[in-house]
Parts: sequence; structure tokens; C-alpha cells
Amino acid sequence: MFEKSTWIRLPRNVVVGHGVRSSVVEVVDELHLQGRPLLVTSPTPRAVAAEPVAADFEAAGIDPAIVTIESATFESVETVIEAAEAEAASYLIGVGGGKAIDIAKMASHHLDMGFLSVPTAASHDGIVSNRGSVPDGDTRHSVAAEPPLAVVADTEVLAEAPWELTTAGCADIISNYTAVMDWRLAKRLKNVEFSEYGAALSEMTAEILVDNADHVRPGLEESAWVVTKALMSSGVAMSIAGSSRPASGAEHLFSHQLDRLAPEAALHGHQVGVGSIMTAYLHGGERGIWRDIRDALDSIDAPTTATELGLDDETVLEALTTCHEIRDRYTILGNGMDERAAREGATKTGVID
Ligand SMILES: NC(=O)C1=CN([C@@H]2O[C@H](COP(=O)(O)OP(=O)(O)OC[C@H]3O[C@@H](n4cnc5c(N)ncnc54)[C@H](OP(=O)(O)O)[C@@H]3O)[C@@H](O)[C@H]2O)C=CC1
Ligand SMILES: O=C(CO)COP(=O)(O)O
Ligand SMILES: [Zn+2]
Repeated sequence: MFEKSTWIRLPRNVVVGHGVRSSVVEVVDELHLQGRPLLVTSPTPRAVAAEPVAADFEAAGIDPAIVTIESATFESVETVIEAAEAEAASYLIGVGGGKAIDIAKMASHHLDMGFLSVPTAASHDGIVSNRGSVPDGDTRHSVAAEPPLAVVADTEVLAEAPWELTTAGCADIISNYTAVMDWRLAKRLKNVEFSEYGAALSEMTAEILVDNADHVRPGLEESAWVVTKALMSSGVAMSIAGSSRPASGAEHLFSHQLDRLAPEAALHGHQVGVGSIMTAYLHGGERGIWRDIRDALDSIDAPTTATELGLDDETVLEALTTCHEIRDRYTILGNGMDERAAREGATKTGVID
């Protein structure tokens, strides 16, 4: 008897383009959401977008509440849950980078409330995904969360954000190549659940982005358009898979460990990009695709070395040799890398000197 089943939850409305920030109230209306919104944001996005969106709600006769979080932690999720209860909110709107959107989607999951995603940076592929990513002591959780009912991505806002945020988003997408390699390996070796559609969409997204790298240039609003569409496509791949596997393999474990060893040294996307160069080398050796990944990152101004990440060689090696412990996710790192092998791989790929 066939007993398999799946439940794929995706946004109902995806609004992308110049000036669409002012459509948030209309999108809420179209979704028939009633009551008071709670805008979940972080310090810079608050001024950039959350306050203007709040002003639009006020102009429409709706009294919004705002909560500002500083970090992507379970404490921040608690803060938002308490704020939603104290302010009698009916739905949440995450306004910001990966941090604010992740916290909003996890809090809305807990509260059983709808949630909208309003990105202010094209820096990560959590914009539409149904996962949250949270550090917890020595480990890092990929948490099931509420996917957004709608996404409102204003390319004018995204294009005005610092350029490195956009290159970080590109690198988060380029890292899908190695994430899928790890996923296929884990299927072959450990029989983990695998989605051909999730994997194919993830790889295709990376390929389209790399093919359009010429259109990804600072000061061009078209860059925000190209990158945001890729980020959303990658998020859909995660939702199809019901896991972050299509977009997170060993290169993400490396980045998560860097977050512990050198907090806030570099952006998430930049770290996973450099991790992806090294894990591509581990998958394919000299003839593998690591040079293609490095060149793709280089072509969009993303870091390709420890120095460009603002890290010393020893921190990179420590992250590479210990990051397999971060979570129970089988990757090319297996049970961990030997220190000399890590040094050789990082040196051969030019990540360290
Ligand atoms: N759930 C998922 O599927 C995924 C989750 N993630 C998570 O997302 C996070 C990484 O996302 P990222 O966006 O890099 O992190 P942040 O949300 O921390 O944003 C990075 C920086 O950009 C700033 N910023 C955001 N928007 C603007 C703007 N318009 N103008 C100027 N500055 C701006 C933020 O300011 P400020 O500090 O003031 O907020 C912050 O300093 C990680 O926590 C990662 O784990 C990443 C990928 C997928
Ligand atoms: O960053 C992600 C995908 O780009 C997902 O994060 P996790 O590694 O926590 O699942
Ligand atoms: Zn990522």
C-alpha cells in the first residue's frame, strides 16, 4: 500500500518590485487579515522600512505595534511572543534581514498566527522558507516554522541596502551547489529523505543566478530583482523538501561554527560561500567544481578567502575541523576532518595562505 504523504506550504502572494513597500496594507487586506499587526524588526531595518510601513497602517486607520530584536536567538523569539500577547496582536510582519524574518516566522508558528515577510536586504534565502535557524549553545537548530502568507520585497529598498548584503545573498545561493552534493551523498550513504524536486530547484536556482551574474552589479536595481527571485526560489526548494537540506550542507555547518568562534565577523552568506569553495574541493578534489564556485563568488564581489572574511587562518581551520559536531546532518565532512587535511584543503583552494 502507498502511504507516503506531503504537505507543502507556500506563500499565497509574492509581491516584488519598485516601491512595493507601500503595498503592505493592501496585501494584508487581500489576505483578509483582521486586527492589529505586530511588526518584528531589528535596529537598522526599523528605520528603513518598519516605521514607514507602520505609518501606512496608521494612515489606513490600523494601529500597529513594533518590537525590535537584536539577535537571532530563542530569547528573541520569546520577546516577540510576549510582545504579541501584551499588544494583543493578530498577525506578525517580519521586516528586515534574516534575523528579523526568522524570529517573526518562529514566533508566528508558536502563536499560531499568520505572518508576512518584508525583506530589507537580499542577503539570505530564508525570505520564504518554512525554516528558522537558531544557535543554541554548542549546536544549531533548523526549526520548523510558519512560512509567510505573503512576501513584499521592494527592490528599491533592497537596492539601497549596502552592496555586501546583496553579495551575501548571492553567495547563500551559490552554496546550494555543495548543499545538494552533501544531500545526495547523505542519501546514498545514510538513506536520508531526499526530494528530487527540491534538489533540482535548488541547483537550477544557483545556475540561473550564476548565468545572470553580469546583471548583479552595485547601484543596479535589477540586481536586487535577480537576487531576490533566486532567494525566493531557494526558499521554495526548502519548503518543498520540508527541510533546509537543499540549501544547507557542510558549508553551512562551517558558517554556523564561525558564528560561535568569531561572532559577527562576517555575514552569513559570505561565510557559507567560502565554506562552499572548500567543501566542493572535498567532494571533487582538484578536478571538482571548487574553482567554478570561487570564480562565481569572485565575479559578484563576494569573499573567497579567510582574510576577506576578516578571519585568521587558525579560526578557519578550527571551524572546518569541528563543525561536523554542530548538528546531526551527514555531509562530506563525515565524522570530522583531520587537521592536516583541513590545512591542505584550505590552502589548495586559496582560502588560507
Ligand atoms: N531560515 C532560513 O531558511 C535561513 C535563515 N538564515 C538566517 O538569516 C540570518 C542571516 O541573514 P542576514 O540578513 O545576513 O542577517 P541580519 O538580519 O543580521 O542582517 C545583516 C545586517 O544587515 C543589516 N541590514 C538589514 N537590512 C538593511 C538595510 N536595508 N540597510 C542597511 N542595513 C541593513 C542588519 O542591521 P541590524 O543589525 O540593525 O539588524 C545587519 O547588521 C542568520 O541568522 C541565518 O541563520 C539565512 C538563510 C536561510
Ligand atoms: O541558511 C540556511 C539556508 O541558506 C539554512 O540554515 P540552517 O543551516 O540552519 O538550516
Ligand atoms: Zn544560508
